[in-house]
Amino acid sequence: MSTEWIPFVQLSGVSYTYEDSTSPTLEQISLEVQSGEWLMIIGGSGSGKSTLCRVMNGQLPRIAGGQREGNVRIGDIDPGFAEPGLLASRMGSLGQDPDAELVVGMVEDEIAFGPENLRVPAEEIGRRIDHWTKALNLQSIRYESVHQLSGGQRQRTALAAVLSLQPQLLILDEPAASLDPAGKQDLLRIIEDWHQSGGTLITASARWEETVMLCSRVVILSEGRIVLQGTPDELLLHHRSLLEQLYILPPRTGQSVASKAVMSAAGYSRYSDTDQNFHADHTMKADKAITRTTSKTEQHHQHSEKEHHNYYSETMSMAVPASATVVSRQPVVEVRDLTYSYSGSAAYPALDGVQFTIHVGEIVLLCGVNGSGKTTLTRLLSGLLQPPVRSIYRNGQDTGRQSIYDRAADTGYVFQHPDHQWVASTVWEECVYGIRASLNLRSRDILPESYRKEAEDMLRFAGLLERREDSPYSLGGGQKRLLAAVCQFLLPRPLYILDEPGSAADYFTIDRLLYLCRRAASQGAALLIVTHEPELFAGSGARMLTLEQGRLVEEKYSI
Ligand SMILES: Nc1ncnc2c1ncn2[C@@H]1O[C@H](COP(=O)(O)OP(=O)(O)OP(=O)(O)O)[C@@H](O)[C@H]1O
Ligand SMILES: Nc1ncnc2c1ncn2[C@@H]1O[C@H](COP(=O)(O)OP(=O)(O)OP(=O)(O)O)[C@@H](O)[C@H]1O
Repeated sequence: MSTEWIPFVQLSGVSYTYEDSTSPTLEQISLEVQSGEWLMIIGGSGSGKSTLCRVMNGQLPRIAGGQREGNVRIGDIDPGFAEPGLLASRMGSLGQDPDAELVVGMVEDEIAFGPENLRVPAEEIGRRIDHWTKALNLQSIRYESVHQLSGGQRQRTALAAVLSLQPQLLILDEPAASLDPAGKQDLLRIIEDWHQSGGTLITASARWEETVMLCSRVVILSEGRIVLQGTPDELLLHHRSLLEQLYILPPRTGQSVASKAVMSAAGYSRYSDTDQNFHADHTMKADKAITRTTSKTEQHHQHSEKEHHNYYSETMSMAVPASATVVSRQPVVEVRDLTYSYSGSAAYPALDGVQFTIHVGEIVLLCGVNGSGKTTLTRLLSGLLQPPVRSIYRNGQDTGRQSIYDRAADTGYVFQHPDHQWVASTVWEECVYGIRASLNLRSRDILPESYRKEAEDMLRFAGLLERREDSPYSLGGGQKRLLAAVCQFLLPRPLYILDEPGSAADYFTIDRLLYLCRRAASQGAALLIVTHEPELFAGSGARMLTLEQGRLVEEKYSI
């Protein structure tokens, strides 16, 4: 007896082109997801994961316009054109930036918002609020305004709001991006339970993480096309090298891509030749094994590998010593008994008696669970928040007594969500904005040649030179993180602060971020990097500090 296989999600020959683009971001995507399946979409930064999620959840073309071709069905509807109420009863979807999902006041209002719009009875809404605040550890902040939450708290609230709709299908784009390790485990358990109870799940991720082994099937995306699909075991066993080549898995050599660049730039051509042979050899093998790919995609891979290789050989100026940084005992920033409370909120202060020093050439990783005070500390250090007097000293000056202009003047700050930091309309203008400001140039003044070349080198290094005329908002998440970092590192500063720079990024992005950080440290800068994944910075010689409920716990070892 044969059972007919009826997919719940069905895409056939789907291509999508953004309104301002000349070429498609997604090309000929054909995909089926059965009811109760868990499909994971994995692809490097900018490969099109978010775009695919947004085509499936109907935001594209409904909200952002653009041109979609091919057929998309979720059950019996086309999400791109269905009535919103009908869509909400079928699926819930969460993007990478929780701020874009949150609409109302308190946490519990946020959870009630969707069901209220679907006219769910009040008693049932109350039950769902109780259930999801408990499941997602939101009870203590249930009555707080969503605008006063930390990044991870906002992400959990956004997820609770989606789950309270009791959707049949859940589409989650990097759902754990801002969560601390315990929060990640909790989230994993929740979505696994939800899936086990019959829900259809689609998740997207830039890296091959532990969650992958839990899903039923994986689709690998590269340059807007599906290049591989299979079970997690099959892909790991037969296609490991391709996954490395696409920056989804870390390179097995133990040597970072950027340090290969350094060796290549320093004349160790054998290294990059080996690397190229490896890729060429690999591409040949992968060609035979790939279940679905196209010659066009293959050419893209070979082409971009070659571009990277050429860049390494050309840009000597990017070279830094391959070994760690030289740390001096000269302090760049001193924090003395810093206590800080947001006005009118919280039972305990966001920061409580924090004390530490960062020295010249030092990289410090700042870790801690969601809501422990990391972002608050970075805002105070960067001058965005007014520090209390006698708590933060730069060059012996009490920054609590300085104007915002003076205290923020010589810090490079990379925001947790780069979209909050853009000031220009193109990638190029964003990149040179700080240089122009430091030279007192207006936007129509010509940039001196040396500065122009350095900015171009940096954009090329980040793989963004071809995007110079595009809006920063139109970049993929990892590309945005790199641009935000590049903009800051172009200006020599004594102190750089990066808030979760590697979250939801592929190994290409992480590698370049790491390289830029180490280069800055080797030139004498001090760096503070907020992260939930200190392991990504292994080998950087960084010191680790951990915050617990606003109190600092110093780890004595370096990684
Ligand atoms: N609004 C837009 N207009 C034009 N191009 C866009 C827009 N949004 C995204 N793109 C481009 O589409 C490509 C795919 O982006 P997308 O955000 O889907 O990638 P991604 O795989 O989710 O990346 P990441 O994991 O880094 O977020 C990128 O090159 C990006 O620059
Ligand atoms: N604007 C604000 N107004 C009031 N309280 C705030 C505000 N921003 C943050 N808080 C509170 O301060 C505490 C520390 O938040 P912070 O954002 O510094 O944490 P975090 O360690 O960066 O968290 P995450 O890892 O989730 O980003 C949290 O309890 C949070 O609710």
